[in-house]
Amino acid sequence: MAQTQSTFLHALTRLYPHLKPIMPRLIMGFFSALGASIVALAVPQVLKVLINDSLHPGGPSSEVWIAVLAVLGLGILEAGLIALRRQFVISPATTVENGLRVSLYRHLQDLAVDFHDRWGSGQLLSRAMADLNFLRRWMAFGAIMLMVTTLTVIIGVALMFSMSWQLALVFLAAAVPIVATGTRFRRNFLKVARRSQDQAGDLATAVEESVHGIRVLKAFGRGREALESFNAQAEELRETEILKARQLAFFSLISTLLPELALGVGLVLGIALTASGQLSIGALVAFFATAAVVAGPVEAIGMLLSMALTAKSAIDRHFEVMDTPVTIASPERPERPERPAHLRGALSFRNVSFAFADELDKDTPHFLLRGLDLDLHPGETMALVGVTGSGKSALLQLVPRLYEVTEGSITIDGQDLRGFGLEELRRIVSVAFEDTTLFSNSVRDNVLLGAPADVLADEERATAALAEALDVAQAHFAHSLPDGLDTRIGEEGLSLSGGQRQRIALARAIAARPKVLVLDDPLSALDVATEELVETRLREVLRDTTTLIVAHRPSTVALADRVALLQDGRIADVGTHSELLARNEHYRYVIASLDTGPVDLDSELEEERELGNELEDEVNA
Ligand SMILES: Nc1ncnc2c1ncn2[C@@H]1O[C@H](COP(=O)(O)OP(=O)(O)OP(=O)(O)O)[C@@H](O)[C@H]1O
Repeated sequence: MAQTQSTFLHALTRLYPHLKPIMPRLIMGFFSALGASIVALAVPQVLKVLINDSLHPGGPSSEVWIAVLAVLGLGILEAGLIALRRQFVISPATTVENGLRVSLYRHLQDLAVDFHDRWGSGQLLSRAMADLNFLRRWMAFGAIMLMVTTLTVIIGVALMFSMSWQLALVFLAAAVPIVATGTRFRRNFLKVARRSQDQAGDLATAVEESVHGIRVLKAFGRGREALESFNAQAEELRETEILKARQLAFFSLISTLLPELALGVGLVLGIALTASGQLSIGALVAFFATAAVVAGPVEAIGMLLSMALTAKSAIDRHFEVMDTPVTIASPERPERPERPAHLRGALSFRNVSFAFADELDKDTPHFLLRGLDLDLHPGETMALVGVTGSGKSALLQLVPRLYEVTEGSITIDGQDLRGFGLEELRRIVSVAFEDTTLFSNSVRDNVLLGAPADVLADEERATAALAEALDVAQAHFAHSLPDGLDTRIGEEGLSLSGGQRQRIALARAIAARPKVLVLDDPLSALDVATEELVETRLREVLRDTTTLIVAHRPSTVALADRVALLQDGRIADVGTHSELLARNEHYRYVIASLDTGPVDLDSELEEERELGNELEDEVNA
């Protein structure tokens, strides 16, 4: 995961396009907050006039009442301005938060699968939720208050100088160590804030993984170990949070203590100045009342600075994802097939090589596929077999461009996949994986997820397509679910069995009415008889669909028109099941292994070869 280091200004510049539409309201919010602070600073000035001009024996009592009313009026005005600030900024801040969240989600959808292979889901979750939530609070409160606070301090200090430069110098002297500590605090806190956000992301990933894998953890009795590892991670985060709190506490101590000390020293000096007649009592009272108003913002500056630094780190984390380039995208001018409905579905792989992105970063990358050639005729069903880890799933995912070929090309009816618009391509090619993902939605919505827009627009056609897809996938059970096809399934819904989930996922692929169907062993949880039923119905309904299916069972292989054998990154042989059985030794071993479950094929192959040699020797002898 790349870490972005930027200056605060740079981070704000990145955020600016999102802030631009709400800038007028933010500015109004800023002026409301500034107005409230100025009003607070005006109260001591009223007190000064009151004490100097009216509060003496025989002084005019009417002026006292005017001053009291003025202080009351200023108090009400301050409260009103504070409420106005909230009114101005809360709604636009939530608009920005929402906009950032939606753009992040959109970008995550566009990013290639290899990005998601590398990033923990918790990291993305914490960026989308906690970071943006914090940013909203910072925009609505922290950012404005930091500016207002700074201005209040500047105006307050200027007023203090106008009243007594000697006393003001005492306060200015106290500011020097505050600024020095603040600079160090800024540097250190930024690092710890970033660490804490990253650790929170890792912790979210750990929660997500253990929730998903709860059955495995329970079944293997690894709950305690999982808890210990989680505890260690949580403890790390706790320690970082404590470090953050300590750094903030130290800076807050300095920024609270020094103004108080300055107040003490200033009081002694002020009394001396008043006694010597260099300062009026009214000015002395007004000076300290102003100092008290200024002390508030100075004390809050630690908290506001820590908010700003955390927000900067959140902006960096947001743009780390947003700056990740979309490597698999539609071409600028997609070559639309003249009549997409009339595509024949001839799928060809030409000299295809493929290595995963992390391999390509290495000096000597390992290529999973190396110069692979394969041709599927329109409407044909081809099974793909090969030993575990030979790259069958990777090969399949190249067809809808979930991964991109490193070299060579894949074509449909002679047209390179990269020439199609991505949406168009994924309408033409439909997929179903062994490891099914269902969304927290009704059966209907899950199945019709990829259905063509014209079908979805017509209620009757959509219902017919849904019924047909469920029928082909032998998913009739869906009709008897508690709410029929409206039953919510997926993570938050009704739990389905592995075979039921697979059939819904297969129905989803069928309802998309693809020209090319790639199936990564999606029938593995089905019994052989049901698998045969599905295959037969698939052939009837998707007569013109070219199907490439990864097979892990001899029964799946037997149902295909032809079989392709993947070996050492190439297609080593193509033919019917019986042809390959008859002529290809490696194929026989792969098929044997499919029957008996996972075995060490290489050593078996070697043993078989030795056995063959021995037999041959015996015959020759
Ligand atoms: N995202 C990834 N990054 C790097 N390597 C990967 C990634 N995904 C898979 N691999 C590796 O690529 C190899 C091929 O994986 P693939 O899933 O394509 O094999 P397969 O032939 O489908 O295996 P199986 O029959 O067990 O499903 C494996 O060694 C796997 O560890």
